[in-house]
Amino acid sequence: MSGIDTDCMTLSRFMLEEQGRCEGATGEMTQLLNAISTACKGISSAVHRAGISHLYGIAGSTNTTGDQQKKLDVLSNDLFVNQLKSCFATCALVSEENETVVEVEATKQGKYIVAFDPLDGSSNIDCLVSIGSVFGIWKRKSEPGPVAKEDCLQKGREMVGAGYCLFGSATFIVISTGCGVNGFQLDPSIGEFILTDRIMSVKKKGNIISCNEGYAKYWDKAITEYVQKKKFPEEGTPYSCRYIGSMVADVHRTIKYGGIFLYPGNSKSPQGKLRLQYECNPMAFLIEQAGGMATTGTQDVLDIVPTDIHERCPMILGSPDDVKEFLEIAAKHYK
Ligand SMILES: O=C(COP(=O)(O)O)[C@@H](O)[C@H](O)[C@H](O)COP(=O)(O)O
Ligand SMILES: [Mg+2]
Ligand SMILES: [Mg+2]
Ligand SMILES: [Mg+2]
Repeated sequence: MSGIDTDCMTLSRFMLEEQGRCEGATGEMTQLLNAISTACKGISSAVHRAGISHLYGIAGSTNTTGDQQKKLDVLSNDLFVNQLKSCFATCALVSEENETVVEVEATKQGKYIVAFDPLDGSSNIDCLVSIGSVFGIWKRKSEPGPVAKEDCLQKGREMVGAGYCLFGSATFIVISTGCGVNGFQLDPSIGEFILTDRIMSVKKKGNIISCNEGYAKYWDKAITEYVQKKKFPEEGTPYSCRYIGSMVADVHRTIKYGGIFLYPGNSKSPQGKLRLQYECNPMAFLIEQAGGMATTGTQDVLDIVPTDIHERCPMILGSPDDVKEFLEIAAKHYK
């Protein structure tokens, strides 16, 4: 009657229930996701009052992948790092905004490694278009003590969880710990993420293609042929084109509506632009959990063996039938 759900499934409650179902669970994953949820609430608040709080514009520094850092990139990174370092569940953090691995002090270490892009879609900040945060979670392989380089260079297949938070017309967090994908909308009136999308799944085939056609001049034959086929099909209706330019928002639309998102390599950037450990792997994990596929054109994104924490990789993901159709064309061109 009051419009208030007196028995709502918050993210914390959902995690505690999952923890209860999982034999041998220590609660560390719950602590970790609570820390991320707090960071995302802080970012959401900052994003929504950025103009008033003078948070638009550049911070005056450049990160290790060459991006000029915006004030919100720096603030979001501080929120992620500070929350995750103090949740007693992590031992090492990999961030787009930190050149080297951030090690957690010994007395506060837990077993997880988190790689994250604290703010994705930075170029869209100042014009109020949707942006996001994205993260992947691995378990350390080395014994307690200093974290080994290999701990932070595990394949996507070895992830134990991933998620993203979209700061769009509402704030929405999507999480998987390997048993499906669930979505939670932030209710600003109580400051809690509430389960709204239980077991999200991507359509078998969609009718939307999402890529930056401004790079068409530099595309290879496979991408050129595939995009042409979607725009000028021999039969049926052409696909709609949608490209926000914030990977988190483009992937979220792909999960919700189906279709295909492409950020391929091109002759100017052979590995594309997206970063493997904190952009591609988390999204590949989530899309597979939702019944979709994520490929570089020659292999599953999750099977890449990383050699550098900031390396880039081409990524084509989405509805399984759309990605398979792309792979048929790719097989003709990529030997
Ligand atoms: O890599 C991204 C940006 O990440 P960033 O803001 O640096 O975390 C993506 O969100 C891309 O910006 C986005 O896909 C658009 O890229 P372009 O089409 O402009 O190259
Ligand atoms: Mg950046
Ligand atoms: Mg990004
Ligand atoms: Mg970023």
